Amino acid sequence: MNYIKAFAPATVANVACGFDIFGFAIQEPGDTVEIRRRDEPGIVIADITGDEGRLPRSAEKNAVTVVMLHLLKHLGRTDFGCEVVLHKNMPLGSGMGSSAASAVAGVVALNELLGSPLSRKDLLPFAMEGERIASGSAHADNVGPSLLGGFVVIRSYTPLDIFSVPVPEDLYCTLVHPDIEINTKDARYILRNEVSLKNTIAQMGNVAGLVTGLMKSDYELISRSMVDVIIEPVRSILIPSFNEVKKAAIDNGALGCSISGSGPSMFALSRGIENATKAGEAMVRTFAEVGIDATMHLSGINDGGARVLESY
Ligand SMILES: Nc1ncnc2c1ncn2[C@@H]1O[C@H](COP(=O)(O)OP(=O)(O)O)[C@@H](O)[C@H]1O
Ligand SMILES: N[C@@H](CCOP(=O)(O)O)C(=O)O
Repeated sequence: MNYIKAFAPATVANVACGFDIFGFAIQEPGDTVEIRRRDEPGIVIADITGDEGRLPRSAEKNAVTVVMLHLLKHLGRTDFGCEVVLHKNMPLGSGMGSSAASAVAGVVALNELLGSPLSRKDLLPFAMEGERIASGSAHADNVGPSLLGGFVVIRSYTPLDIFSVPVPEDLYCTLVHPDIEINTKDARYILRNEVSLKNTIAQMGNVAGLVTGLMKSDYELISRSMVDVIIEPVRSILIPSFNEVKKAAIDNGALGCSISGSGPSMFALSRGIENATKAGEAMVRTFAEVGIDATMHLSGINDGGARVLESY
């Protein structure tokens, strides 16, 4: 094989109460990567589309290629060379797992080109290296679901222990991206390192409630559990009209609404596509009231994750 084209979806990380431990994949948008074998060793970025020239062109600095360099080193394939074209289909610093989608598409494409020496799950630590470059922290709650699909839990980082939780079929996500930018690195920097016992207890209850609600298709329990008493109160200050947008989603039928990843995108979960649409339209209208354009993405939970689109 000489050529692979792969797609990796956007993701919603944290899912209200699960900072760094919960994430799920949506259907669209996502990043697409094309890689082509070349005779000389080394990885070269030949082109990037959709980034308005903002992303690094150096292979050591871009999440899409950093993960490939780590994988090649692990496999001892310093002889290998390829050319990479990245198609960015989502904004940077969006809270939609933009850097993660590039990293996952990159590592999946390269693994395929090399004849699939590693399983999907074994690619995770390499994809996490893309997040280290992008945000200074190798968190797995975007790359995990983008790679594996579905709703993912990271039970532990050391050792890495990740698994999927089944979700109700009629669960829909509305992801609304206001036209502003927040860097994950900055949004992590403002968090406190200490959490009170009271908030820890409340958060643990909601984490257990959300997983149980998803597994039992108990929409009421999902709704009651979409509460974040630790991260959201700090980060929501960075999103104009956060409280109003959240209220608009819930008043219009959403089960719950919170920050997607580190923001500025906000997501809502709803039972059924009609509620999800109504909630999303209300969120977009509420951002518009303060002069902010917002884009809505409506999707079921993507249970397949990244996929190879073409190979020859
Ligand atoms: N392929 C890539 N796609 C997106 N961002 C990248 C990529 N490679 C490096 N970065 C860097 O990562 C940062 C954006 O990542 P992050 O803030 O986590 O955004 P998001 O929340 O959308 O994932 C930017 O500084 C950007 O330059
Ligand atoms: N758990 C991370 C998730 C960041 O997601 P992103 O989509 O904003 O990159 C965090 O909350 O910092």
